[in-house]
Amino acid sequence: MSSNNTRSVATKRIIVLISGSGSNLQALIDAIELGAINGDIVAVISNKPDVLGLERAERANIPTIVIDHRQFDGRASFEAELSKAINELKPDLIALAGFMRILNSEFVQPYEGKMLNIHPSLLPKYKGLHTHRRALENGDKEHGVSVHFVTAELDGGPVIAQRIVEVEDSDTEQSLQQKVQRQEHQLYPEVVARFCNDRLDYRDGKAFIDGKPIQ
Ligand SMILES: Nc1nc2c(c(=O)[nH]1)N[C@@H](CN(C=O)c1ccc(C(=O)N[C@@H](CCC(=O)O)C(=O)O)cc1)CN2
Ligand SMILES: NCC(=O)N[C@@H]1O[C@H](COP(=O)([O-])[O-])[C@@H](O)[C@H]1O
Repeated sequence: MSSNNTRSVATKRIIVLISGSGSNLQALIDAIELGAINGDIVAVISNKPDVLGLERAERANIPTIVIDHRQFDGRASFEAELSKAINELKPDLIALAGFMRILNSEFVQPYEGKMLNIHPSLLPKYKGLHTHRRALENGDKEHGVSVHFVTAELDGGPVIAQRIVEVEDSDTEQSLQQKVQRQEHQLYPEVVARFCNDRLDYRDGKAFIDGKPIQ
């Protein structure tokens, strides 16, 4: 215990999984650079080659790994390779950031409580894909983003935090995505920072902040 009784928390090892642009990865890189997250991104893993997210990682001198799901004869063999790469790196946290593959329960189970996802909707609304289009088609006046623990149920894990954006009549899928992503780039670093300071817990399928259940 240090002299002033403040508990020092070891720097967390973070792996970020991506599939594309990596703007949420960039937000995490920037937050770490600013000292806002007690963590190091030890690797970025992409299931697609030649995506901008890999360039972002290389620019930040973060090791990159491509495990192309199209090179495997099924989800299970892809995930076996993915878990081998993850386990060799011994992460404290696995952050899905625009990672676009549905993961089997056998893959997810060992990582429950240390795997987060950012999803572009106000869960439990609009699990899955094309969330902005669905919100517009339904005439929603509010939309937003959720960060949740990952479980076997697609986008069904306990929600940790959300941000709301107002939907305007003039909004298109693109303008709505831009509004939501502006919130994503603030919210994900905030949640990852809480995880890395041991403020976030996951017990019996529920999420806790500072020991209190997140409703
Ligand atoms: N078991 C879980 N796997 C994943 C979760 C989760 O919560 N539990 N979150 C998703 C992320 N996600 C939305 O936030 C998401 C990603 C991908 C898909 C999807 O339908 N993927 C298709 C392929 C789509 C494509 O390649 O463009 C598929 O895997 O067949 C839905 C939701 C990550 N995984
Ligand atoms: N269902 C998963 C999903 O749709 N995730 C969304 O993909 C985008 C990835 O952007 P990025 O690669 O620039 O971070 C983000 O908006 C994220 O919420």
